[in-house]
Amino acid sequence: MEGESVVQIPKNGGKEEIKTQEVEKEQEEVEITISSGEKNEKKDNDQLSPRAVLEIHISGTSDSDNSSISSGERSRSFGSSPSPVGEKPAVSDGTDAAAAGGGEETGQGLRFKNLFDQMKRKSIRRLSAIPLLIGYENLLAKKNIKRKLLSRIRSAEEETIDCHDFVVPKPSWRNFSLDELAQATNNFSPDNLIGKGGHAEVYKGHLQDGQVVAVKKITKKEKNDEDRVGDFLSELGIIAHINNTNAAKLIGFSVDGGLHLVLQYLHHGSLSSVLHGREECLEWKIRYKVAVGVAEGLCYLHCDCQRRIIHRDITASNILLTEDYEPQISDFGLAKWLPEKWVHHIVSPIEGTFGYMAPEYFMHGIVHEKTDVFAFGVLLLELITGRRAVDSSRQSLVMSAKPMLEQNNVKELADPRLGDAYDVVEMKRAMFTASTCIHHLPNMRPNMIRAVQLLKGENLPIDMKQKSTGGRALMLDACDLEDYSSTTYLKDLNRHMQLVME
Ligand SMILES: Nc1ncnc2c1ncn2[C@@H]1O[C@H](COP(=O)(O)OP(=O)(O)OP(=O)(O)O)[C@@H](O)[C@H]1O
Repeated sequence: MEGESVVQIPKNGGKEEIKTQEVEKEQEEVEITISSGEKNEKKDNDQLSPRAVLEIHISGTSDSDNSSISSGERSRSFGSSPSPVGEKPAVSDGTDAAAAGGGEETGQGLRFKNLFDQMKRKSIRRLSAIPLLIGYENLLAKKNIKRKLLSRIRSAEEETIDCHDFVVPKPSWRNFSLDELAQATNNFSPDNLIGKGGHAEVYKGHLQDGQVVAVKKITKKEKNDEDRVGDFLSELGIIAHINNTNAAKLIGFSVDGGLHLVLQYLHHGSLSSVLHGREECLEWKIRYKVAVGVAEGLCYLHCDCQRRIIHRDITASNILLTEDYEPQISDFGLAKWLPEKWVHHIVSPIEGTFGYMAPEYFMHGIVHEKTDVFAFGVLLLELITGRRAVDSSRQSLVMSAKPMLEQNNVKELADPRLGDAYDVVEMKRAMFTASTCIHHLPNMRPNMIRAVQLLKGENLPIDMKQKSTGGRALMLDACDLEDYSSTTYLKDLNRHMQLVME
């Protein structure tokens, strides 16, 4: 992680209730996954682990599949105010639309459901051919699933899923041997090391077929084997599940002599290194493209993905850039499924990157899609100002940018290295979007669908239109009346900062 402090703040000295429940459910989830070839999978899949979803995703769909959130359903959600934390989300969060989509069983929906039902049997069998856990037999034995899993691995040999005249190709990702990865990375040579995070080393590699890849070798030492495998499977499950231009692309994995993810290599590396680590100034056109791409990627994760995902660690280091500066959201090590029926998780320990964490998260461990929205707001501020989320004097960008956002002071806020070389309208839109995303109250933040609109200047609210003609302050005044005032928030932020920096 470049220039950022990753914190892990244990709360109440250990794991909290929901986390504990998840751990207790693990055995049950694995059992459900393995046995689902014979019977329909668990009805309420809201609590499925990423491991289980990795499998079911490949099987096509599920009873409460929400992949049918269409743009039509989306448009219903615009403009309505999001619900407070802890309540069932309003339509604006896309959740109701998801539920509605999942419930429809007419016409084409029913045809696809039948088709997928047929596919499930074969694909789940095929899926269990993934020898993901072979290197971890002892661990599996503990869970009493080894025998079932291995027998499924042996019995599965189909290359494609044949559903009458409809053939689904096997997943594009594959299992690599350690030899293949060692060859590709010149024996994990330091010369091939392209990045190092808190949990992994990333090496550039060339596969035999000429493909250039990034091999992420999990190095996290502080956890026990079981936790490390669990975390690895979670990350693998999520990356295998996603499929979007603006999110990381999985090429394969390896559990041979360590845990490895093989990902598409991204030429420019992280946004952090491009924005903060280079002499030359990143031009505004690219910054704006990155902002829109990340917003669309998050929109996909929160709303359009078969199962909704919260990333939990959106930072400039975790946004990677392709050769033509198309951003990809990467590092799903902390990501969580956002179940349809839950609005938020309460997690412990609180993990994330300081400077990007929303107040309700660092104060109470509350995680929901608006925590990502907050982090996206901070990322926007980084693109606007060219400053880091936390500077060398430990000043948070949110705190330093707020007065300028409130005064709509474009000249003061914009990166001085840009000079006048930016589109004022785009800059103002980015400022407005950032100011709403970093609101201290989660229900005052837009969802990502709305954030994309704000950035692109679609369906702008009246106060934003006033802004672009030099009107009054950007920030929403409504919160002055709220119990949790802006001042309290800044105090909390300060307290949090002291805690972390001590
Ligand atoms: N696909 C890729 N292509 C090019 N560079 C990459 C790729 N994946 C990762 N990197 C580089 O490696 C760095 C670390 O990767 P990553 O963030 O996935 O590791 P991590 O240990 O999980 O990080 P964290 O400390 O956030 O948990 C990135 O910031 C980036 O510079």
